[in-house]
Amino acid sequence: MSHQEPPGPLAPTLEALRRCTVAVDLGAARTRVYVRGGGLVVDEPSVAAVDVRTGALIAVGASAEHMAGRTPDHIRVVRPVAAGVVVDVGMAQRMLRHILGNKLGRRRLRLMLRGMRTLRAAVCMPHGSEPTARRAATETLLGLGAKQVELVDTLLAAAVGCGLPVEQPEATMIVVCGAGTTHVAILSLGAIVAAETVAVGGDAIDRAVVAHLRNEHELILPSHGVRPLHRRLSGPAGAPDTIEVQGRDVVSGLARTVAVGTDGLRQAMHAPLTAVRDAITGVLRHSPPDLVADLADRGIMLAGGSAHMPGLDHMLRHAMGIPVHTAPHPDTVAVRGLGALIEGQVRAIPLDPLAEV
Ligand SMILES: Nc1ncnc2c1ncn2[C@@H]1O[C@H](COP(=O)(O)OP(=O)(O)OP(=O)(O)O)[C@@H](O)[C@H]1O
Repeated sequence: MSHQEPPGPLAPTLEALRRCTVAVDLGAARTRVYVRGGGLVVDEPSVAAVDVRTGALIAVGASAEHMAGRTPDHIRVVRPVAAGVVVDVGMAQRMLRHILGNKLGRRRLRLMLRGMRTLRAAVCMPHGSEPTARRAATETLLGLGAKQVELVDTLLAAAVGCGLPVEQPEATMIVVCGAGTTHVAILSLGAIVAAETVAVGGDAIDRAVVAHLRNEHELILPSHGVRPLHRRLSGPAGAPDTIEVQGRDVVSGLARTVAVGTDGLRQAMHAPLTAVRDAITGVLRHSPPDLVADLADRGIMLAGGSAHMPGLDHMLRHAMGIPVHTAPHPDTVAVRGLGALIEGQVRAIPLDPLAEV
């Protein structure tokens, strides 16, 4: 394996990023890979299915995710990334290698990995991540053959991916709501001025929905049953007051269909989000007044997969009293921002000292 100095702060130079060939976002829910000149080539669930008797990999990505909850005893479905941190380096490498192989074809993957020995990889890291987490991400890519790994703060990458003018001397605020965590930041002049992270994301919201159905309707929802509910709740205004939900009766275990109130469901989904609202308030409180004033007009940019959640933008707008915009394709902004950085599409931040006159 190649060696690299222990990871430093999450702020490599633009020059170092322009030397990277791939940009990787290893999320708890999904793995995304952008290849320079090739765009976003991978957007797959961060999931692997393993035969525990032999250790063999059975499936990765979407097909492994589809097996969750449906496997015999000897197949285990695992997630090597939790809250944006690689918790099983070996498994993350195997998963990534197979997902890339499936997408690019074995020959192109071999050529790319050979190229990586002389080139570099850029990887998103959650804001405030520990050195051990940075090391795990670095080792994952070094183990795949990269010569050098550049770590970039997810918040900065996501802000670039949203097209925010991060290099300007004015505030931009971004909320990245992922699967396990939500990161909130105010940026100005290419740097993070204030930021907070809360351990609440789409998974906590899904758990709140499952708990609501169990407690209020004695219904057990299968794991793949939450997403269709999100979709049905995101219908146009004037949607019905109740929706029919199919699940299993808590007592009898038999299939049952229940009419569930949409207001109750929305309330259950919003309860975990009070932590997100508090994090936004905290970041605003710790930022200079001039920057906070900039945000009154510009508002907040909402990104991350959970930005798709129906009503989230409305709830935040209502709670904060400032505009809230959802980024186009909010789930892929971080990797596309990292892609823009490795493609050299981001201008240098003009902070060089002025010549004396
Ligand atoms: N259409 C949708 N409606 C509601 N929630 C959604 C939708 N699409 C994705 N999500 C939620 O978004 C979350 C995944 O977001 P994202 O892809 O940003 O996560 P990640 O980057 O892998 O996670 P993390 O940042 O926590 O490591 C999941 O919890 C998922 O349920």
